[in-house]
Amino acid sequence: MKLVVDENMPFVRELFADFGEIVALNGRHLSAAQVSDADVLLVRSVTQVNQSLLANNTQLKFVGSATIGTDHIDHAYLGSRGIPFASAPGCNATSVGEYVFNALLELADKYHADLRQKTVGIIGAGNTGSAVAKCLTAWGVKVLLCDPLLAQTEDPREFVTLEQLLAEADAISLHVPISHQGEHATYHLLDADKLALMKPDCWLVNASRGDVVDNHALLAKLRAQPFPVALDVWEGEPKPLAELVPLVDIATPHIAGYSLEGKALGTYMLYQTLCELLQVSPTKSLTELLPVNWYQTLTLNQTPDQAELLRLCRFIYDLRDDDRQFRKIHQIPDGFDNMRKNHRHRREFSALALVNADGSEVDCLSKLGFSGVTR
Ligand SMILES: NC(=O)C1=CN([C@@H]2O[C@H](COP(=O)(O)OP(=O)(O)OC[C@H]3O[C@@H](n4cnc5c(N)ncnc54)[C@H](O)[C@@H]3O)[C@@H](O)[C@H]2O)C=CC1
Ligand SMILES: O=C(O)C(=O)[C@H](O)COP(=O)(O)O
Repeated sequence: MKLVVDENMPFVRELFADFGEIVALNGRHLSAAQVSDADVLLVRSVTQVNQSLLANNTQLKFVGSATIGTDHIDHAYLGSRGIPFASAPGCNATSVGEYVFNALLELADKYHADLRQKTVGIIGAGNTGSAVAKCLTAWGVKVLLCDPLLAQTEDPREFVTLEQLLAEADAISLHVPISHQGEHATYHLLDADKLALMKPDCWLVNASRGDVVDNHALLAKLRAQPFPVALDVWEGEPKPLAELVPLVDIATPHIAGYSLEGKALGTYMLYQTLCELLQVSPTKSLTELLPVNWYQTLTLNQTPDQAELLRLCRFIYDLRDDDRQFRKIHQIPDGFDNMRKNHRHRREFSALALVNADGSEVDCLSKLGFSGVTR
């Protein structure tokens, strides 16, 4: 069997080598010729999987995307060809949740604000939105959720309308898939009119898809009156609107989901699906592949203050490093993709086992997901 895989997929050889020959290629530039004799195609979000990519292939048995979003997949085309498809729902949700929490802590630090005095509005309350809410709630921040689709279900959480969220939130984080049609389409969900409804100085974080926010409208608003913004995703990736970058406080190249755990789980979920499809029992485990946790002895107050929490978060992942690097490379040809490809995989909070020197457990840190170890 021949497996054509995105080269930016950790542990793919360890997990899939037993199935056959693995050919790892640049996913952004994958051509029809390169996949023409593939039996299995494993992609990430940068590969458009559609008729023009697959028309020459008559033997494809499975397409997998090691991502949460599937907007790069032509589902109707795969369906019409009867090619099984799987993605990896939720695989990097914790990573996105922790990225956004870190970003909000950085904004709070920069603007001398207390995050716990803010109301954070989360638009889209699925896996990634819930992961953000989990971190914020653990830290005692008030959260508003807007998700008109979940609001129509048995979901017991309380939901607000988009208009209410825009009117009340001091910070907004976006966690919707990109969609272009229907009552709840998210393309330019925040357009000039919606951006105008935000409270003055409301913070904005986007780690969903770039075109959920009209980037030209955002640029115009920032030029008229700067306000705190963190963007991980951009319209027109891999070429973000160059003028927008200097006006935002935190700028990164679509790496919110790039924890080692999140990326590895994406690959692993596809491994499980292929095993099921081929009716073989999985023989590999993810925990075997991941490196050991870090141990850190700390002396912490029972309730760390914001500065102490930020220090801890920066210890595991210092968002400012990615921000600094991004500003240097975003206008260089292939800079965006090369930074992603060479991204040093960060670990999630759970990889940091905290041994509190006074022997006590710090409740909010356990709730944030840090491994609490007491003596
Ligand atoms: N920056 C990054 O690295 C990453 C970005 N993403 C993006 O984040 C998106 C969301 O991921 P998940 O939370 O895991 O997906 P999910 O499917 O678990 O949740 C999305 C939620 O958005 C809601 N929604 C849809 N339209 C809406 C609207 N108009 N207003 C409010 N809510 C709406 C849905 O009802 C659903 O509950 C993905 O589709 C992907 O595009 C995901 C992972 C990493
Ligand atoms: O999972 C998703 O959805 C994402 O946005 C991915 O984390 C993005 O990473 P790549 O698939 O582009 O490597």
